[in-house]
Amino acid sequence: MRGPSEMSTKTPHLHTLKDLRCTALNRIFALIFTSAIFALFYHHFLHLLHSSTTTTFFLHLTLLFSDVILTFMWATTQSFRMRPVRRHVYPENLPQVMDHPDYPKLDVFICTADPYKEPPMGVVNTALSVMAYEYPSDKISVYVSDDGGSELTLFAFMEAAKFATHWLPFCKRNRIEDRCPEAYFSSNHSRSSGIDELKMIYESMKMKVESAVERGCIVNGHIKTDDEREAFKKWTAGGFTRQDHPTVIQVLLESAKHKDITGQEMPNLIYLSRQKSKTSPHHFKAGALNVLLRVSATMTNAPLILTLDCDMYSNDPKTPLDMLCFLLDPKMSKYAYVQFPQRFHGTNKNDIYGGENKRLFQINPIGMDGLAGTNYVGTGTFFRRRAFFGGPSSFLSAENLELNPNHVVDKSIRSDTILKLAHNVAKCDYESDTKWGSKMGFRYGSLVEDYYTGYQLHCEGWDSVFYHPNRAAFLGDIPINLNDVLSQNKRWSVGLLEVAFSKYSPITFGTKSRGILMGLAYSHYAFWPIWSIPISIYAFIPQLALLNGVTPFPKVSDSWFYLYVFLFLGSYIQDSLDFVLSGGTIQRWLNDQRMWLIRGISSYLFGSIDFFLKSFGISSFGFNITSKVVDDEQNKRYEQGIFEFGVASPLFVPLTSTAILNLTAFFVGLTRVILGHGNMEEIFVQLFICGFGMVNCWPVYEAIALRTDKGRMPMKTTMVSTFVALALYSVASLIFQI
Ligand SMILES: O=c1ccn([C@@H]2O[C@H](COP(=O)(O)OP(=O)(O)O[C@H]3O[C@H](CO)[C@@H](O)[C@H](O)[C@H]3O)[C@@H](O)[C@H]2O)c(=O)[nH]1
Ligand SMILES: [Mn+2]
Repeated sequence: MRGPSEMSTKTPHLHTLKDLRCTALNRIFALIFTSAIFALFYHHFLHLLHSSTTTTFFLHLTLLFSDVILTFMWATTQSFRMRPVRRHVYPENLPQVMDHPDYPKLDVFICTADPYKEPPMGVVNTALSVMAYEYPSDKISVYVSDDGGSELTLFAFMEAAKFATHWLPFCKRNRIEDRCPEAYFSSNHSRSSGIDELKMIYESMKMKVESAVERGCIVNGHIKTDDEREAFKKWTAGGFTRQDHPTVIQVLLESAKHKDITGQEMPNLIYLSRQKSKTSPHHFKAGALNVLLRVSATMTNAPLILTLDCDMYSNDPKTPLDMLCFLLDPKMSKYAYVQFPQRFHGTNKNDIYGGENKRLFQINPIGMDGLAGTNYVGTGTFFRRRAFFGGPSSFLSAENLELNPNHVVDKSIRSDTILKLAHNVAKCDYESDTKWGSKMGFRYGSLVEDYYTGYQLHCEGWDSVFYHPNRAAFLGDIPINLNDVLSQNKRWSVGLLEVAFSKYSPITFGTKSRGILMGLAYSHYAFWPIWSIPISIYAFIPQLALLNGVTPFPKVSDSWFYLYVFLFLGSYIQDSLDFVLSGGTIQRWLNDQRMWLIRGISSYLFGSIDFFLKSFGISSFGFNITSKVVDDEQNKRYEQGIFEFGVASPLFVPLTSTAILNLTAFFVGLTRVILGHGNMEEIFVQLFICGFGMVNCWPVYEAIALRTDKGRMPMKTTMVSTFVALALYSVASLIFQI
């Protein structure tokens, strides 16, 4: 490092921050929209005052309630629009600050939890892509946490360690950009020297690993060294199950000892499966990450940490340099992490399930970045280790001083002392009576441990950076069937409500700790699932009212009608503009808004119900891992943009019921107008809502009536949903007759 005086007199530009031009417009629009919302409430109150019957009174009260929630959610989104910013980095200036060999050490954490839902070859690819970073190899340590406790994953990594000695020098020599081998070999790579041979080594490793996974065990012939035999003994010794087993730590590569085929140093590579016992809570991924924090502290204790999910590989070998531009800047010492957006490969052309989650991963973060920083999204995040030990100016020491961020490790990572300590801190009861999970490390108590941890760090006074480079820094898998997408969102909903209704609720605690705008931004996510209330109300009530000849909305000739038009178009146009301006297409946006509605009456609704049942002690929930296995037939349909139902999931029931109800109400309403029993002017808004519902439900009609493939709507779901729709209709008819 250059001397401090030299740095302060001539600090080169490492990064800059620019306000987006839309800020002023956003603020003006927020004002106009706010007045419109006030007018809407005035209109609602007039109706309540003048309702002629109890039924219409309650009907208007229901609509008012749903508009209150929409307003609350709208208000929270304003936090993202008040100061969106864009950052730039200048890694070319890094050499003026620090020489390449002096870069700080980097510990990479990769989590996996199930060899059948998360195929080991995928995990291996993630690891290889970061091991090959354009960064001094001896500074990188990759720790793989296997919550599946699977010898198959360990076996895959033993093979990967050997393959890496070929892969790393190849990438560096040829300046390859795709350093995830699977992505590289399946792309139109150039014909560099030695590539055919390398591909053969890769394919043979892949075959060995995949056949082991298929067989479900490791054959003796594949175990070559005593070291390897010793490692697998833990499984063969008996009594080893996924939920109950001792810690396994296997150092697969040690930088100081292992060289690649050209004689260069390799990064460290460590396999870790923490101790599990049915009697101790393991806190899912957050628990795994805390064990990683401690085990890595005993071995390398790097000041910088990258957390990655096994389904997200590095797509740019220079990403660590971008990160250094922020974290090496002495003015950024209050910044806990640099978050890169989650971006995905393999989305179909129009992204039918909105898998890109553009708003969540790309649009909202630039808004929070202009405040105190974006939320942590679990993967693609570079942390300062120090951030896990108290606020920026209130250091919290670990119970064992050897785990503190300033502790220097000076022994080989394979030495007995280190390994003994590492095993000790990976024990399942290590955390009892410590601050891990509450004040230290990744935080427990929510299924969205990422969101909750980032939030707590912000509350402690840390800031964060969002950096979105043109070439995606990381690329991940997305679920490609509707049930998986909805289940994932249901898990998120439960996790978010756990935070929303805790004593750390962002609306109270967050607002107090980090100000109103950050509080609102975090509240926006915490209260995400309550979107299910207005979405469900608008999916059922206007339709049921229409069928019963009740018209709660203004006539087309009424001037209040224009208020509704303005509110609807205003929010939709603004949302689509945000989407398109951040590089999306209109087609994708249409699908994105459809998925928002679908999630509203499935994931958010069921997630909320689950959460409340659990709060009353009626049920419990766990971390349902998203499957990363691709079924060929499903994949084909996905590529063609066809929705995948196929399983009789309860998540599809409200969706199918509303599809049926919208269709019926639309045609009944229209027929009445044609036959002269109804007035178009009066029912226009309701007809429009039904038509809008139908357009969004189009894939449901196809799946019920027009398809014969395996992904169509199961008969059982259609029948249950028809029954639900009929039941709702009967109840509504009774009520409307009062
Ligand atoms: O007990 C567990 C459960 C999960 N995981 C790992 O957690 C990661 C995320 O799981 P996944 O099934 O892929 O969930 P997603 O919904 O795709 O993940 C999003 O949501 C999670 C919170 O619900 C965050 O942890 C993730 O970073 C974020 O990408 C994976 O690497 C898993 O291996 C564990 O290590 N232990
Ligand atoms: Mn995932």
